[in-house]
Amino acid sequence: MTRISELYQSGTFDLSVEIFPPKSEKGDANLFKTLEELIGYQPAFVSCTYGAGGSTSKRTIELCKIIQDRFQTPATAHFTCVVSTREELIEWLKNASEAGINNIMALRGDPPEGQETFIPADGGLRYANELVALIREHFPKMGIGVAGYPEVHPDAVDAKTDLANLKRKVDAGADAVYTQLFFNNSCFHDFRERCVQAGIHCPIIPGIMPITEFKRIQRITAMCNSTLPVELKGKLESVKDDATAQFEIGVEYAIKQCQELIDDGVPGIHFYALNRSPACKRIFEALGFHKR
Ligand SMILES: NC(=O)C1=CN([C@@H]2O[C@H](COP(=O)(O)OP(=O)(O)OC[C@H]3O[C@@H](n4cnc5c(N)ncnc54)[C@H](O)[C@@H]3O)[C@@H](O)[C@H]2O)C=CC1
Ligand SMILES: Nc1nc(=O)c2c([nH]1)NC[C@@H]1CN(c3ccc(C(=O)N[C@@H](CCC(=O)O)C(=O)O)cc3)CN21
Repeated sequence: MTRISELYQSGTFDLSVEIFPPKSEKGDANLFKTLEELIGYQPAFVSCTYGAGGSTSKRTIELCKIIQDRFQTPATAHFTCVVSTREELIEWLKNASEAGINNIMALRGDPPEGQETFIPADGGLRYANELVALIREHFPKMGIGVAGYPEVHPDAVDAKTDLANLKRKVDAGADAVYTQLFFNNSCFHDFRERCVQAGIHCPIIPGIMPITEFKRIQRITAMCNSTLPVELKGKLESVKDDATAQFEIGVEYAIKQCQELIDDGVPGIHFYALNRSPACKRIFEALGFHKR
C-alpha cells in the first residue's frame, strides 16, 4: 500500500481522512458505515488516532488493518511517546509493520487524562523528533507524517522555537507535515511561509475539520488551541439551538475554506472527519470530488 513519501507529487492532489477508535460496538458500526461512505472518494489514506495514554494502541493497529484489508485503502497509524519505553515503542512498531502498515503519524502525544503537562515515561522519549528518529532507525521505509501548528503549539516557548522544533522532526526524517486544525487560511499561509524561511521543504498539508456542532467544535478548538474567527463564532452562536443550521454554516464555511486552499495550490487536504461522513460528503461533492 502507498506510502506518504509517494504522495503529493506535482500535479496531483491527495485527500486524506482521519478517524478515531470508537469506545463501543455502536461506535464501531457507525465508524464502518462512515468508512464505506468516505472510501468512495478514494482518499490517499485513512489515518487512525492513538488514544491518550496509549489506551487504544492495539485498537489503532486493528483498525488500520481493517481499513487496508476490508476497505482496500492505505492506512496511517497515529503513534505517540506517551507512557511507553523505547523497547515498547519498537515492539509496537514491529507489530504495526507486520500488520502491513506502511505509514505512521509520529507524535509526542497529549498528556493522559487528569495530567496537565506531558511527562516522559522512564526509559521513554520526550519529543516527537525522537520518535521520528527511532522509526527511521528501525523501519527506514516507513512513511512518516508529523504535526505542525499554524497557531503555535500550546506548550511552545514561542512561535520561532516551535518552528525550530518542527524542523527537527523533518530533519529526523518526516515525509510530510499535517497541520493542526485551523479556520483562518491566513494563519496557514503565514505558517507555510515561515516554514520555507526556516528551511522546511517537505509537503505541508492543511488539516481541516468541518464544523458540525457548535458545542463540539468549542470543546475541540479549546483542546487544539485553534481559533474560531469571530464572525463564524457569532454566526454559530446565533443558531445555538438549531443543530441543522449549525451544520449548514459549518459545511458552507469548510467548502469556502477548502476551495481557497485548493485555488492556492495545496498538494492535498487532511480532513478531520472523526467518524462522521455527512459533512465531508457535502464538502467533497462541492469541491468536485465525486464518488467512484
Ligand atoms: N491526530 C492526533 O493524534 C494529533 C495529536 N496531536 C497532539 O498534539 C501534541 C503535540 O504533539 P507533537 O506535535 O507530536 O509534539 P512535539 O514533540 O513536536 O511538540 C510538543 C511541544 O514540545 C516542543 N518541542 C518539540 N520538540 C522539541 C525539542 N526537541 N526540544 C524542545 N522542545 C521541543 C514543541 O515546540 C511543542 O511545544 C500532542 O499532544 C499530540 O498528540 C496533534 C495533532 C494531531
Ligand atoms: N492535541 C491534539 N490531540 C489530538 O488528539 C488531536 C489534535 N490535537 N488535533 C487534531 C486531531 C483532533 N482529534 C480528535 C478530536 C476529537 C475527537 C472526538 O470526537 N472525540 C469525541 C469523544 C471521544 C469519545 O469519547 O468517544 C468527542 O465527541 O469529542 C477525537 C479526536 C485528534 N487530534
